[in-house]
Amino acid sequence: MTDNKTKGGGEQNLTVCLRVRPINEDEILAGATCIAHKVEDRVLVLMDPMEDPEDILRANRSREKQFVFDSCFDGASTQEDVYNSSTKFLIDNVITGYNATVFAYGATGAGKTYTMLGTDGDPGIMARTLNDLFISMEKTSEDMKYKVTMSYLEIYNEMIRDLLNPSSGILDLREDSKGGIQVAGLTELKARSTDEVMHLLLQGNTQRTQEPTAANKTSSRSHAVLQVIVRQQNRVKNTMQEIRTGKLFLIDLAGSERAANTHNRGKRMVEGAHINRSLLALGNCINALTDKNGKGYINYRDSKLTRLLKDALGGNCKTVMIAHISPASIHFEESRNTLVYADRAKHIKTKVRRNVTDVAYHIAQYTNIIQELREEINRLRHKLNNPSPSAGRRSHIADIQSVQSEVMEAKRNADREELNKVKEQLLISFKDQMELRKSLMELNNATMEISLETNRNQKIISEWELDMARASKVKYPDRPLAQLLEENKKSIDMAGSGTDEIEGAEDVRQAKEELKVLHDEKYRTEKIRATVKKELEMARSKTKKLEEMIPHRVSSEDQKDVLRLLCRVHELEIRNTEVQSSCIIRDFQIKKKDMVISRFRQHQSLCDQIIRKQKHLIDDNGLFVSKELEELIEMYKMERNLQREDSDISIGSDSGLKVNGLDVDQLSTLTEETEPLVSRHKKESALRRSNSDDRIFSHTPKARQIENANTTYQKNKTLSGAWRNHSTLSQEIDRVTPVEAQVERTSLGAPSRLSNSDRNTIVTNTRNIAALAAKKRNRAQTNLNNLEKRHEAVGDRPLYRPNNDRTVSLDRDNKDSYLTPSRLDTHNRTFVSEHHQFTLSKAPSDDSLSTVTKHTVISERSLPPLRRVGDVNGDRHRNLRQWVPVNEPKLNKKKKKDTYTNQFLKKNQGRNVKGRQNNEGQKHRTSRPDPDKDYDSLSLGKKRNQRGGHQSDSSSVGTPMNNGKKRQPTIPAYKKGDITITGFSLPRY
Ligand SMILES: Nc1ncnc2c1ncn2[C@@H]1O[C@H](COP(=O)(O)OP(=O)(O)OP(=O)(O)O)[C@@H](O)[C@H]1O
Repeated sequence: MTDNKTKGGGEQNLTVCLRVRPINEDEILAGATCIAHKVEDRVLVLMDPMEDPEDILRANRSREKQFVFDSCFDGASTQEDVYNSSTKFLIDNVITGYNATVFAYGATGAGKTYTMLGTDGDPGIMARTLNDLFISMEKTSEDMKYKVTMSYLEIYNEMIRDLLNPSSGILDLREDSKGGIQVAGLTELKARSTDEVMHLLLQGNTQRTQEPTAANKTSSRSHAVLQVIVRQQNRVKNTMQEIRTGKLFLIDLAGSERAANTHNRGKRMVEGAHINRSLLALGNCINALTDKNGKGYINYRDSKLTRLLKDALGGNCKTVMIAHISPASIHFEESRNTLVYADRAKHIKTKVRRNVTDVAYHIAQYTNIIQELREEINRLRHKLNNPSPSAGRRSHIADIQSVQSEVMEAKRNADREELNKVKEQLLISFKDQMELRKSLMELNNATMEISLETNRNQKIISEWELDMARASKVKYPDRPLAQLLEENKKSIDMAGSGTDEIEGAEDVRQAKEELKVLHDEKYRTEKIRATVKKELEMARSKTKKLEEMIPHRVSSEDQKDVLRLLCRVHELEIRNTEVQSSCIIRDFQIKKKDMVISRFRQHQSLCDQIIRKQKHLIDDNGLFVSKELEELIEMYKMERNLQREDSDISIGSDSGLKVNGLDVDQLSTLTEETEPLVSRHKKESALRRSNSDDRIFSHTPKARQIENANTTYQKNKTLSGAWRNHSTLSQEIDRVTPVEAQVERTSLGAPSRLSNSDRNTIVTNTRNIAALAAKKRNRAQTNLNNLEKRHEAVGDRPLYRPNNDRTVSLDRDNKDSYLTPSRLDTHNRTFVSEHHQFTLSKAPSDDSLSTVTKHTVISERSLPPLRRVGDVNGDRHRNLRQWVPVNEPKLNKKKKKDTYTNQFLKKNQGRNVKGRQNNEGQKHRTSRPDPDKDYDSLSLGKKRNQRGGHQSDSSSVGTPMNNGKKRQPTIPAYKKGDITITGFSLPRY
């Protein structure tokens, strides 16, 4: 090294210096650490940031390395330090006729330009060199005459531009007869002073292509070459006068760059490709020059940069390479590459000699030039006379192909980048949309739940009001029911909380409170829903825009296809979600219809009673009945029978939902109060009896006559409007079978929501429900017997009582023999074996709708949706589908009162569908009560927390009171972004 600096000519090694710039703020923010450490003046240690000192396995493969260079500068080194150690020594050499080159090498942002150009306050090598050059010339100006010219060019995208005269366009490189490289047409300006040179330098720099990139805000997009030619001549003239010509090249190379780091696109990316290509050529030259096997061929022609540097690398030139690296760990790979090349470059040898010309040389030069020109003329003449189009075309095509392949490569890279970006954006947008859709679905579901809950509460209120009005009717028989209803309402409103003593008023008050909360909740849900909808719209339009952008931003067809597929997948996902959503809506509609149907049944049961009572009046008093009315009554009876037959057929069909071998419909019948069971072989006779003995009305001779005439009466015979309508409705109801429901779901692509565990739960809960229902039957039976006895004692007419005789003997008359689980099992088994065997008891079947009801209400569709229930079997979040039969017999404590109203209500047990009727079912939703222990509270519906709900399962969580404590109805609770719904969960498809 020292040799290089002092030695004049001869074989010399490349002087290689290293500069490590200080770590910058951006790198620190990116979490980088300092991995390049200057150990001594000439030694640098580069540590591997990925290295784990504990990792023994990698110990031998450590990438930590020491590098030794001619000089090493770190962040603490000044511009002056660098200049003094790397370049200053060249000035005297240049003045005395040696060629010298200083070039800055390294990755983008490593500090090359800083070193070469510097800043206004802290100039770099170029300014300092020129300054010192003039100072040195000044010192010897008495003896020597100097002529300094300078040129400044840049190689941008493999094109040479004159920075001192940009209008000259793109310049060409030429090789002279001695192999020297010349830039044809390059402006060489004379400089007389440092100021003049500095002025020209600044002028040239303003023309240089410099653009910000992600890696460097002032990234040089070209290689800049400042050429200073110093001609020295003795002032003393003689015939063999020597002219020493020293050429100094100061080169600021563009930095190698990784597309991933610079995020370059389009033009910047093409620039980057050219830069990398020329640096690769430089690296290859360095490799070849240092190859110990020495094949001898150095390919400088690969790029303009290497052609320009030909002399500097392998010829007559004193060369200094200043390698630059960043100390940041995030640039480890780039720094390592730079150091490896710089390390190799140390071994490059140049043969340095002084450029001295004398007059004789000049004459010889002229002769050579003339000879060269002649040769050139001859060659051109030959070419003109023997044109070789194919050869020309070949080279042309080769050029085009190389350019095309280059462009294609750059395009491919750009395309890939674009594709990844668009893909990423699309995926984010899809994800957003899906999440919003899910939220919307959940909100829709919540709205439905609220709506059902509202309906349930309204029903509780209206039924209670009706009960009160009926009770008042006993007191004030003269007043119309509507008037009593109004009066009651007013008095209750006025009495306010004082009405709590009135039986059931507490329930109603709770229902009213729930209604208020539900109303607020509905409002809140609607508001959130609107916001989510808006956000979804925005996400949708964003995705659409992205999809529209694909053809503009991505050019390759294959890549477009990938994105199209991505969009398609997303579309399908959306469709899937929509199907799920429509399933939920359908469930909701079914539930709503169930409610309508239950109201209709209630209405019908009232009509049945009115008709029956009127008929009793007619029969008891021997009143005259018109023929027309007789016929109507007969038609009514037949219609009822037909309904019963229809129901029997439905029961016999194989369409029911099977749960552990049991039909859900069968199970539901266990909860029916008045439906008798008979053996199968007795079915027909039972039906026949139902037409004769177990009828609502006893037959008049006229009626019998009509009946006989109509023995072959067909089901589909046209009936009067009202009956027909009802019949149609019943058939409609019958049509809603679980299997159909399943099929419909499956056809929509959504599998059944009942898992095996859910089914098991249903069966278990059903048994419990059945047990309670059986107990209630016992209780009701006992109450009825007591009532009858009391009525008989006061001389009243015996109450109507359903005949509960069954062929399967259940000891229901014994008050204390409540159904135990083991008994229930027996009961169920018997029931299963004989579930088709119904008999219509002698007593009028006031439950005559039940056969229809059973099938519809306990159908799969009317099962409440899966919902999150409390800590069931220790699994808090297990979704259980639990259901409660709708037609649980109504057993209310208030009906124990021995009044006409109570009799009336008792007769209607099992017909009215009231929220309160499902106390037992509610209880069973969250726990399994001990039937014996909980009997009273359950059957009497006393406890508020047992206030049953409609088949809407929301009631299971909406119980407002618990153990006397007031509790808000549980309403789906959610928050934006992370919507969590309590009280229910979405079915999983
Ligand atoms: N030794 C140093 N001390 C202080 N700042 C430095 C030093 N070296 C470089 N910098 C700063 O680092 C940034 C990048 O430096 P510079 O532009 O010289 O890099 P470069 O390698 O020439 O990049 P490229 O040629 O790819 O554009 C600049 O803001 C510069 O001021």
